[in-house]
Amino acid sequence: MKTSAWILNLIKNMKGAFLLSFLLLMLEAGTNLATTGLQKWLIDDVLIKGQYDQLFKVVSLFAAAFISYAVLYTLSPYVMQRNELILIARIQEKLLYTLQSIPFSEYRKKQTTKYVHYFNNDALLIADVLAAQIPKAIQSLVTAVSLTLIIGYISPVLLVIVLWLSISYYVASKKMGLKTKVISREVQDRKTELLVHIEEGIASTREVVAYHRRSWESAIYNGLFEKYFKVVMQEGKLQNKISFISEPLKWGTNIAVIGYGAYAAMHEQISLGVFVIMYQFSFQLVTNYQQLFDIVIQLYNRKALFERVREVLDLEPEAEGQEALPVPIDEVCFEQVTFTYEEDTKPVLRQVNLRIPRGRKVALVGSSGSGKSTIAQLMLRLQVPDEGTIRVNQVELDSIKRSEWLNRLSVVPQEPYFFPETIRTNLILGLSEVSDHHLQKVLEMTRVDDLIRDLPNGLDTVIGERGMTLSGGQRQRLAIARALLKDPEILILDEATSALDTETEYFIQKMLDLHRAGRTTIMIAHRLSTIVNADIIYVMENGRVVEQGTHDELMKGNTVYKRLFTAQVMNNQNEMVSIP
Ligand SMILES: Nc1ncnc2c1ncn2[C@@H]1O[C@H](COP(=O)(O)OP(=O)(O)OP(=O)(O)O)[C@@H](O)[C@H]1O
Repeated sequence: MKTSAWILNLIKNMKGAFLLSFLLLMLEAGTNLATTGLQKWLIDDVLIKGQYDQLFKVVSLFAAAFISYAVLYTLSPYVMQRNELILIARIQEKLLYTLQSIPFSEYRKKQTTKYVHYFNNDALLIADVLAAQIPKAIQSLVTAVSLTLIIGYISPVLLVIVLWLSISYYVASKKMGLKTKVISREVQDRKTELLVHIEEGIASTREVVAYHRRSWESAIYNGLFEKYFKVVMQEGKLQNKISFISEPLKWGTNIAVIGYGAYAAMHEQISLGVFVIMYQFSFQLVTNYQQLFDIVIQLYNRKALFERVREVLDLEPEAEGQEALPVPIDEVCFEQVTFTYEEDTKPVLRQVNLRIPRGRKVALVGSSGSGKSTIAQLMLRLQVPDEGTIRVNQVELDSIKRSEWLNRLSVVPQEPYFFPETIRTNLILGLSEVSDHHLQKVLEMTRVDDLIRDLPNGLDTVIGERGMTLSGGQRQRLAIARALLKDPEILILDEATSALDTETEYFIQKMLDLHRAGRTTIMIAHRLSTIVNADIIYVMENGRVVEQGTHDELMKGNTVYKRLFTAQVMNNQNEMVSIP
């Protein structure tokens, strides 16, 4: 989509509000010109020709023009600001929507802070261009054209001076604008880089202090600041150059107008009143050109921001799928699924076949990095297979309506995210209907009831950013409770109980087993004691499923599973022995 079409789409339903702001600006400019024009009448007719009876009329018109100007001068910024705020909301909403619908792999290409900067910097500046700068540029342009015509009517010589000025400004703004655009993008990119580093520096404070890496961190910061400093200074130099061109143009024109006007007045070619308004009109014209020039340079500057934001907004959203999800989900199958995170790297999953029947407990086990969590990501549709298919009741997962699928699935990830809100908000997470009975049952199953009993405000206790005021085990209990509240048909637990003490883990596992009738449970686990009762255990190595079966079946013969299980049992026994 072209930028102009994109802008028109953005200001959809706002054309009336935009027209109103243009109209107010035009009227504002008109009343301003009128206050100058009236001076000729006052000087030539009332003062010089002595038509004193007209004084009251002139003064009344002056008053009307000044009052109108004052009203319009306060009204137009109000309308423009309103438009600007609506546009900010629209751009930010579009950004948020796009970021939440593009493939996860795209999202991961940039750090989160970069996107945050697009929200609180770029969106604001783009809205300012559209709602304020462009209307003001049009106001300046229309005023400049009107003044050129008035001045041309007063004196052809002045018209030549004025045209010379317009052409010079046009050439200068085009030449300088292109240079500004390049350097401005560089400044914005370096600024974002610096902000990203600052945010990450703050987030990593614990590691930086613990590993005594403050000077290392400072060196990186200084390096980035130096780069930013250099481009800002280059931008400053360019701005000086621009002023070096535009200022002499402005004052040169003023001097030419005064010189010529005074000469013409002295030789009675023009009246005193005409000389006074001619000088003021010329001054206003130069000021308007200057404003227009500044805005054009500014627009070139901000063009870089449009490009940056549109690079995100133009990203292809992930296919949503249209097919309704059958009830109930009888089976999920992975058929020859191969998946690679990044191009030109080796596959993380290779020709994986899985069968996950309804109501069964299915376990994925294997060494670290063998691809277990990636399977959860594919189930969540955060990633799509490069080859092979995932089918739900024989229907391709991709063609199923995403919202329907995600409503029937819950995942407890290894590192669950918590909002800095109350425990209740974090548990319910926007679910529309959660009965007190269901909530209470889930709290008991996950032992969150024990946790909130000790908190001063119970469920309404606010937890810190990312749940930092809770222990790892407490966070895991909350995450399991959150997943169960949705009452999903498929529950995926990715190392979801790894931080719990043995007794709590045993209790929660027992509860999950007791209440899993009709629910498919997929468990990714290192602690094999938690999955011995699984209906199917898939053993993974290097992205492949190398074994499958029940615990008893897999314990027969020389299997990878048996090796893993025996090693864990031995390890546990050694630990028990070494405890005095
Ligand atoms: N976002 C990502 N981008 C690139 N590579 C990734 C990404 N996430 C995981 N990987 C790689 O994919 C491989 C499989 O990772 P995955 O998290 O699926 O393993 P896992 O079996 O769940 O490991 P663990 O038991 O340690 O959690 C690893 O080699 C990992 O480095």
